Amino acid sequence: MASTGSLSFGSAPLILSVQELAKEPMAAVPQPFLLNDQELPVDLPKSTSVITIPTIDMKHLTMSETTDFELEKLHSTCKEWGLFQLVNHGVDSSLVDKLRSEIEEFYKLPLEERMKYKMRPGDVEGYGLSLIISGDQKLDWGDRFYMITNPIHRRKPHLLPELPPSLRDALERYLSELQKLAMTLLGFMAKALKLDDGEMEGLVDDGMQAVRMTYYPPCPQPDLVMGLTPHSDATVITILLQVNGVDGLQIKKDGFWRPVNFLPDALVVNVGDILEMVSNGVYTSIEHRAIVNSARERISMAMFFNPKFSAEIGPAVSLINPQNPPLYRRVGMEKYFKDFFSRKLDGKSFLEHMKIKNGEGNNA
Ligand SMILES: O=C(O)CCC(=O)C(=O)O
Ligand SMILES: [Fe+2]
Repeated sequence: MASTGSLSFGSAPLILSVQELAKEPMAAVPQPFLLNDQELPVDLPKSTSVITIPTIDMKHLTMSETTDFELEKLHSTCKEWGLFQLVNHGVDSSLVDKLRSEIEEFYKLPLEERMKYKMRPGDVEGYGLSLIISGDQKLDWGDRFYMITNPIHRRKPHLLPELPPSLRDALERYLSELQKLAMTLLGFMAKALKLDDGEMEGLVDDGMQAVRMTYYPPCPQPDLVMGLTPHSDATVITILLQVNGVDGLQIKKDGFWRPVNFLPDALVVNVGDILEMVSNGVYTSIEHRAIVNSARERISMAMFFNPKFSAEIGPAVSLINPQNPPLYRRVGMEKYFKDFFSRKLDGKSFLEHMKIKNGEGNNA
């Protein structure tokens, strides 16, 4: 195993890890990462104006005196933004600190150690840089580590169970805390959307849960690359932890890319495509991307909450009536998930593909 991030493979270098690549002296970013002009992460003048991302306070949601006000705020935020900073979320701060340092330690392990978890051919889970699905897709400037964590029987034996024990323990505890938090939040969203009792729970209870850690090394030419290609998440909700306090997440709001400056102890929650579909378009999934910088590495950890693999996803039955016909097709979760991963990340194009077109039957 080479100690650097690249191995020669015929005449083309096979890049194993951007983290390792970025350690090598480099005057210019290698070609596979260089974006075309129209994809460059340049900020249009208007996009640099600071905007305040809405904050939702979990304490206010749960206290009887403030619950109505905060629920209305949650509802309007999910409609207009599809993303918010969640404060007073109740996740034990010593656990979060422990997890942060365990993740940072993971990225200090030698490449050989990290490569034990490498993405295997044909698999979307595991560690490595972004897969090229189509020839024209550029490589993102970051290493990802994606794995399904629930249901337990879908866990790959060489991934979570084989993590360094202290990281695995912290992650397991965090996963179960976040599962509870996500279910509570989704309960409030279901109430705000006026879904029938139990409808949301039936969809997401013991659902598919997955995690993606991403390591974005510093980049000598950050304006020529993308850390993570623009996309919306194929989830019900995603809860994002910014592991080492370095910003880089941006959202597309009203047509412009805007930075998300994380509040120190907040978790960022975003509405995913499945929730947009379940809410029949009342809530919007937010298009987002990650940019990189030349000074510091950035680490993030996204947790994805989804329906069970056996569920059928589509607009909530209790929302649909002749005045409010379904806007999205229904599809089995397993198929939806497979189809999502067989396409390249491309903004909200996958959700577009799920929309019922004019003249199409509801069950098309
Ligand atoms: O790194 C980030 O801030 C964003 C991560 C993300 O969007 C994802 O993993 O889906
Ligand atoms: Fe995302």
